[in-house]
Amino acid sequence: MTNAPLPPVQLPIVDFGGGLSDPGRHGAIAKAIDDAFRGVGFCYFVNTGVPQALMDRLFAASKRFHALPQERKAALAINEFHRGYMAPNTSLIETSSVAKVTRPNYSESFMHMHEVPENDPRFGSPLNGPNQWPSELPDFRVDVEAYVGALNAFGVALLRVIAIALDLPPDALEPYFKHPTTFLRLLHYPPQPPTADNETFGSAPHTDYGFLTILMQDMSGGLAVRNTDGTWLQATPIPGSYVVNVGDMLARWTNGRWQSTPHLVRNVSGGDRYSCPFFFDPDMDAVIGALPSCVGPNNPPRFPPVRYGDYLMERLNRNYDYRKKAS
Ligand SMILES: O=C(O)CCC(=O)C(=O)O
Ligand SMILES: [Fe+2]
Repeated sequence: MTNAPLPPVQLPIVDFGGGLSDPGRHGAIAKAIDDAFRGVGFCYFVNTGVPQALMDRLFAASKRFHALPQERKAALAINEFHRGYMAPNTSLIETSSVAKVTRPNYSESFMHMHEVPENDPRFGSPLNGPNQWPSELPDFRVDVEAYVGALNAFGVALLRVIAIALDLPPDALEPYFKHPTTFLRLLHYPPQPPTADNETFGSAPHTDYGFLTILMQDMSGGLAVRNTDGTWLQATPIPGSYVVNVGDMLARWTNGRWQSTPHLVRNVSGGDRYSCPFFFDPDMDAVIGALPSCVGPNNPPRFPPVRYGDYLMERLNRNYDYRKKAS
């Protein structure tokens, strides 16, 4: 007989009670996060303090963007800096350790990354450049940048709680996030046609690359997460919430204490689905080796240290058509 905990019947909910301004509550939030990430690797964040108005404005901006004529979106085609528009049928997840993926994803998206202005010493190095903007939607940039500003601040504040959850000094992770690598992806999933083999996905089974994914989804449903017993658990939408998960880099950093869990999307709602994942990752130059609190005499480091930027480029070069042509 084993005493493995039963698989959860829904993703755990971590309640921030309005935000992270009171350090007296960080310990309890950290404990809830540690429990979730040791288990299924996913949870909801509720009452984060991120203003609902910014979340609503971002969804509206995404809908305005995706409603543009196809040629206007194509004019902003994703560039070498990984910023811009990705048309349907352009990302096949070849590095998926989860499934043999046979068809491109049934989705289109706009990618925003941390802005690197021309006078910044990082400008021009891999993934460090300007964003692309649709000139006919002036407020789009305003709404995206307001949202990214709020999520960056939330991500940085969260670092203290994540450090506490991992039994580290609260400021242990901040040095790795002096210039966080961030991706905001505005995804549109058209209603997908039924297929006989069930092998069409809005997003095929995969794990995320980085540190944390903080995802806002609409009410369509369709995101499913691999549960601890191997079945697929629906991440049923909760209004105003985030779905948050551990990426491969964080799983590796914790030496496997936390799980980078496979997940997928099938938009079978009959209508359009919109989601906005924000990927909050370390500096490109950060060297990620097993955290001291996650190794011990009976638990040696399982992975050699890696520079985050090198690791990321390898993943991107393999998974995106436009980079395969370039590289
Ligand atoms: O759209 C979603 O709900 C999930 C998207 C996702 O998993 C990703 O972009 O990595
Ligand atoms: Fe994902």
